[in-house]
Amino acid sequence: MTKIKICGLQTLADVKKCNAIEPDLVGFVFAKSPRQLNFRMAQALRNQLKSEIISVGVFVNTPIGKIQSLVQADIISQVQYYGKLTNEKINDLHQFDARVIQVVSNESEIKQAADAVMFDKSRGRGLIPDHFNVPQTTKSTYLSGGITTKNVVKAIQETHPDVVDVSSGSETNGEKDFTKMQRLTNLVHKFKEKNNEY
Ligand SMILES: O=C(O)c1ccccc1NCC(=O)[C@H](O)[C@H](O)COP(=O)(O)O
Repeated sequence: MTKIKICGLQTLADVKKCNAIEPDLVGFVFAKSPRQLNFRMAQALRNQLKSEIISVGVFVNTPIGKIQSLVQADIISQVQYYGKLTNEKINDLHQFDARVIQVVSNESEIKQAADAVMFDKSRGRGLIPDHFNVPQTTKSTYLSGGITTKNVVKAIQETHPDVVDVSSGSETNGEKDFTKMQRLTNLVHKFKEKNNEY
């Protein structure tokens, strides 16, 4: 079954919405962004989030040591990393049981140690690509960039990702929108992979 990650949670109200809707994963942004969280804010959100929902930290060229403290405190268990990544850095994160999602521009950049891979030029800006695309790899794939309630089914049909990642498409006027989050989650969870149909 394709899973859904709702990215860019900022408030306890966002967490409450996710607890009710139950997306598979949520994203906490630690990169420079209007959605940026610090350690303390993210810890408060994680403490209120249902334990079965996986939390992913989003980073751009962040030193691994800074990420480790968030993993060790159980605030995040997956790391979505934009920027230069080496197998050594990934293995450092593996030592703390973190799963690493490498964001790449093309398949030649994929590191052998990465657990999952995604293309993402959007970085939370709702940018719809010319065509939906996931890296061609045997690793787990995340699809992201401009996904909305209107295009999510078509995007899954075209790319068969393991996870669909949505941020702007789950918001109205920059705030998480319960109805959009619920519709997106239902559309993803009800998609029938076997017959490629909804
Ligand atoms: O969300 C951000 O503000 C952000 C900032 C810097 C790097 C990445 C960021 N978000 C990453 C995500 O996982 C988003 O879900 C992904 O880019 C899709 O965004 P959208 O097109 O808005 O759905």
